Amino acid sequence: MVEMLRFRRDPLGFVENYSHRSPSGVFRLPWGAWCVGDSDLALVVLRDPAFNTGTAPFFGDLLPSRPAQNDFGHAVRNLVRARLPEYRVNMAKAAAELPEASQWPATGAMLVYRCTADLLLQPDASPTLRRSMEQAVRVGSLVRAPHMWQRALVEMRRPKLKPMVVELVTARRREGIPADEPRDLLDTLIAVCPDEVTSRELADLYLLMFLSIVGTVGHSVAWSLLLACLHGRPRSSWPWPADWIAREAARHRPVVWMVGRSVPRPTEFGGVPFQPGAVLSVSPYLLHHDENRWTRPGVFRPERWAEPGEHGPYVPFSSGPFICAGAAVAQTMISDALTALADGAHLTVTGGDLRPFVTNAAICRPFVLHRTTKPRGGPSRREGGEQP
Ligand code: HEM
Repeated sequence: MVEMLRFRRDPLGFVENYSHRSPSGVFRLPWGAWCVGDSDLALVVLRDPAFNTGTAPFFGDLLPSRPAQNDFGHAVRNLVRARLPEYRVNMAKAAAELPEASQWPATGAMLVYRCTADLLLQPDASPTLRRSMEQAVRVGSLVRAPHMWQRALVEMRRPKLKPMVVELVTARRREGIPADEPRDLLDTLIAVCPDEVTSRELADLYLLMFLSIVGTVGHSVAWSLLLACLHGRPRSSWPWPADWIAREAARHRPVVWMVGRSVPRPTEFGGVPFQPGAVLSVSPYLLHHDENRWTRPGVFRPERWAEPGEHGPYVPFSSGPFICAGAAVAQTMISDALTALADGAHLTVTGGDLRPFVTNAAICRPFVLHRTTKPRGGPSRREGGEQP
């Protein structure tokens, strides 16, 4: 109980502290799960076939086989990649329309949603479902809220998306989908999922992707923005390319903070005996802050991405056979959002705090982004001009 309270107060400091105190590199978390703190052992868990046979835990039992999971991942990745130019145009417009002060991280998910809404569901497919998806983003239902009262509030206001998606899947499966080009993510999933996947399972898969594309990318944009604004030179443009900022933010504050693998057979790992079914968790945060593998890992330093030999274990998208299928497109989406937000504008934040809220994801605490547009070639509206 006391340990849980300590964990809640400072989750990342807590696991770091436990990891430092554990001589074997494997330690127990307050809720009973095991965490692999040692970087080499953690990479074995993610990459070794012994822990990565069968199907990927990401999908639960929604898809029947590993080949079906692979096909699914590639199809979603290809669709999102093909529509990146449209995302980029939408993002430039959405960033330009932001009010001078916007609330984050909520705005991050909403921006990404607005820029991918047509990709997720073509405009005239189901206005009700589209409105409900937007509402789901607005009430913050894509990531579990940190406090019980917030979760209760979200639960009350959250639209029930699944029955609407099931209905649409059933209708599209009955009517057939265009053979040549998918209209949206739903067509892509219907085309790639084997017939044995039920409409309810397909709806769950669709919502899983909705969460990855909008929630995880949106919260990663929020961290990148906060970190860059807090560490950039005051009253000046960011001194780093957007791509370095996105990479360094995902290192410093990875949104997916734990990834788990089941132990397949009785085994000893890091000197600790495990029974089949026990879960070994790997924390990208711990690997990204390993002082033996990174120079000053506690410092947000985007320039490290241009320095040779400055790359320790980097796993914001996991690693090994079950690595995120959308890693490269997600990285591009985050960088593009940062580029659009910084274009022709002066950005500052107030209320920023680097301690995350940790639930099923590690998200940043609320902050306000002040975005002041700079007249091209002239001083900014609010600050009287950018400093070199
Ligand atoms: C910043 C955004 C994202 C992060 C941090 C992220 C992270 C992850 C992680 C950590 C896993 C693997 C979990 C494991 O090893 O068990 C995963 C799996 C996956 N992600 Fe992402 N993801 C992101 C965005 C996306 C996007 C945009 C897509 C789709 C275009 C996507 C598609 C997938 C798929 C299909 C898998 C399952 C891979 C497989 O097992 O075959 N993700 N993601």
